[in-house]
Amino acid sequence: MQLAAARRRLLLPGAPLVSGALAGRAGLRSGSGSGSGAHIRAMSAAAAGAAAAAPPPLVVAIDGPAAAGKGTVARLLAERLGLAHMDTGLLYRRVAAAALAAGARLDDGPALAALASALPPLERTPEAELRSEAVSQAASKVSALPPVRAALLQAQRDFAASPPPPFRGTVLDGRDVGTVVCPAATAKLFITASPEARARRRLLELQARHSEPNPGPNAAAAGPSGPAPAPAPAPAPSLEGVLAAMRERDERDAARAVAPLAPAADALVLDTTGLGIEQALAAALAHVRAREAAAAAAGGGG
Ligand SMILES: Nc1ncnc2c1ncn2[C@@H]1O[C@H](COP(=O)(O)OP(=O)(O)OP(=O)(O)O)[C@@H](O)[C@H]1O
Ligand SMILES: Nc1ccn([C@H]2C[C@H](O)[C@@H](COP(=O)(O)O)O2)c(=O)n1
Repeated sequence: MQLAAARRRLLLPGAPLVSGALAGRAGLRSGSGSGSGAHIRAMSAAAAGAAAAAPPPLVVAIDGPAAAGKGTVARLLAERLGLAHMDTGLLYRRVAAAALAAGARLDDGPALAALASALPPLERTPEAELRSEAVSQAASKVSALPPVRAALLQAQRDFAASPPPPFRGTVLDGRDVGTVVCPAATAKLFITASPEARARRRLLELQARHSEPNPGPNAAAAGPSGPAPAPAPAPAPSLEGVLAAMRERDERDAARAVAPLAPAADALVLDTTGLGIEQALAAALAHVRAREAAAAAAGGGG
């Protein structure tokens, strides 16, 4: 898919990781100014008039448990519909990675909220590191702390309310997008699948990563007696291990007191256990298009 190849990631204020099919072409990159305000303040009166007449941005909220396919469907929806995408889980993963790197306690809400408000530039943490099992579990723990959630909330809402140009709307995926972050989203989906199906999908992903060729000794790490030895390979993941880790995370995410994992009352629950990616995407697209049409008919635009 051409747009898939054109996928770009960009950093916006508040350091959310977002991507959009058109981001590269639009030259969108890194947060100058305040994403929620800078470009609006700079508008001419004519542009402000046009903006006032423009329909509100389309917002698609996708929630669900780990490895259900939220990110996959969110990215494809964004490409098909010309929307910007934010993977809100990466926000919590970045806080967790920073906490682990700093040796911080994972239950110290105020200290972790301070970390969340001052995340280092995204480029400094490779995405593979953010997706490690240690970071996944730590993200689930830090995300249960109300101060951490509060520190990350506004950036997500700003992104949904003011999609970066030229996007007409946004797709956000996570655990509480439809219930807390964007309760008035145009379309909501709760994407799920059986724990076994999700574990099998995650295992395939991990096995593919595991079998990637080792980059080999890093020249930069070479000492006087030659290159540093390659690190010992990580143990191969097992289905039982993946399933157990995933259940642990899902249970913690669903049991927490603040913004727990749960479908919004008005979300379409899409069980993808027996669906391939294209089938899941087709069902999601049909729902979003129907909700968008209903919103337009009701005079609410997006
Ligand atoms: N319907 C599907 N059928 C088969 N594989 C799928 C399907 N949807 C997603 N996958 C695969 O499952 C894996 C997990 O998908 P994805 O990363 O989109 O899940 P997620 O819900 O965003 O997970 P997390 O919350 O842990 O980030 C990926 O390797 C993806 O390619
Ligand atoms: N909106 C969100 C998104 C994510 N989290 C937490 C809970 C998850 O276990 C963790 C990692 O998310 P993932 O990358 O797997 O989507 O982050 C949350 O609480 N709220």
